[in-house]
Parts: sequence; structure tokens; C-alpha cells
Amino acid sequence: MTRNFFVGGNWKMNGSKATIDTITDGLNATKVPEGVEVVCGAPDVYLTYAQSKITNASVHVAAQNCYKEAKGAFTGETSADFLKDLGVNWVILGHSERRHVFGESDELIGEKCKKALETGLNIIPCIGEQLEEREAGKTEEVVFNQMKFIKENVSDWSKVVIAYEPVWAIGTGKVATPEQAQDIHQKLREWLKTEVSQEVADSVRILYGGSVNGKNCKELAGKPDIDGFLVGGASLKPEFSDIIRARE
Ligand SMILES: O=C(CO)COP(=O)(O)O
Repeated sequence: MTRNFFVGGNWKMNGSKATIDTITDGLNATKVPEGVEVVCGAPDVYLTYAQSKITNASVHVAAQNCYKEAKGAFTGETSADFLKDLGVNWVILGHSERRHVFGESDELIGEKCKKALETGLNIIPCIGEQLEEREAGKTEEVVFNQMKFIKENVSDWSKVVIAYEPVWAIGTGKVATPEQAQDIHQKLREWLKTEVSQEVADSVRILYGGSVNGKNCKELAGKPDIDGFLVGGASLKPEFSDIIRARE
């Protein structure tokens, strides 16, 4: 089973029109290898601007979050319907910063996954353990539990790309070793086989995220269960092009 390589960028709360011009110039000039999918998570207010600047047909724009309701009295929130209306077909959900800075629960993330899929979006749900959890030997328990809430809300796995992002590796420069990442990716695939189906386990892309850069991406990309990356800091820099071409 071949799973197309997938590279997501997560710009987080960074950027301006001027920096987006620079980033998208770089993306437009990047020769994306055949079959590789590239999706960039822009801040909501810049989604349309980013879309207007991207001319590379292999590169798509994602939102970094959306709410579980279609509309109504939810001041400050963005709905999946708004994204669909803008032609934004991807959304990152349950990022560790949503979980740990904004206190999003597994239940809420599950509901958001459900709503986004019902609305016709593709989703990138994120999971990952904190340092204390890894040190206590609880990594599998934590990520399987996060997966349970996602699974209960997924109607169509062909629209799901999972991102495994160990919290201790995010923005720290402390990347998981290729062996550490492969180990959890392989266990997640086993879990999908048991809890969902062999077909889904074989076909769902599992991305690694956490301090991925132009230097460490090739070795990580060589691991059999690592199907791509979700990249934070380095997605704002020219080296993102090297990450897109990590399998070359
Ligand atoms: O959170 C991340 C991507 O969603 C990873 O961030 P960094 O690549 O900056 O560690």
C-alpha cells in the first residue's frame, strides 16, 4: 500500500501580508514531487490572502482550528461552514496548543472532527503526549485515548490525516528520534487495525510533528510508518521546500 507523502505547514499565530508574500513566493517556486500533498495552515484572517497568493497547484491552504457549530452566538469563532465557503478544504484540529493553552478537551475535539467532516472538510487531528507522560511510560495510553475520541467521530477515514506531535518536541528543537517516532506511528497503525480496520490502518497517513527541519526530515521520512510531517517554525522558512522534497 502506497500512501502519498504529505507535508503540512502550521504557521500558528505568525505572519503578515509581507511575510506571507515571501513564504508563498517560496512555495510557488518549489517543485513539489509527483504525488506529494502540501497544505499550509494560515491564521484565519489571512486564509483568503494566502489562497490568493498561492499559484502552485500542489499547495493548499488549511485553517488551524474551527468550531463545532455551523453558526450562531459564538463570538470570535470560525465555523467549518465558513471555511467551506472560502474554498478552504483542510483544517487542523486538536493541536497541542489548542489542548494545552486553550484547554480544549478530547470531547470538544471529537465534536469538531465530526462537524468538519460532515461539512465536507478534510481534517488533520493532532495527538501527542506531554513529557511527564512519556517519562511515566504512558505515551501509548495517552495517544490511544486521544485517538478513541477522534475515531468515534470519524465517518470517512479517507478525509483524515493524523498528526502525531509529542508535546515535548514542539518548538523545543528537541526532535523525536526517527526510532521514537516510528515506534509510535507503528503502534498507532496497529491500533487502527484493531479498532477500525486493516484497510484504514494501511491507508491513513500518519504525520510526525515537533522540531522538524530541513536537516532532520530525510531520516524521519525514511521510516516506513512516517507518511509526512506537520511543521511549525520551519514552515515559515525557505527550508520548508527541502522538507517538501524529503523523500527525494
Ligand atoms: O506544532 C507543530 C506543528 O503543528 C510543530 O512545531 P515546530 O515544528 O515549531 O516544533
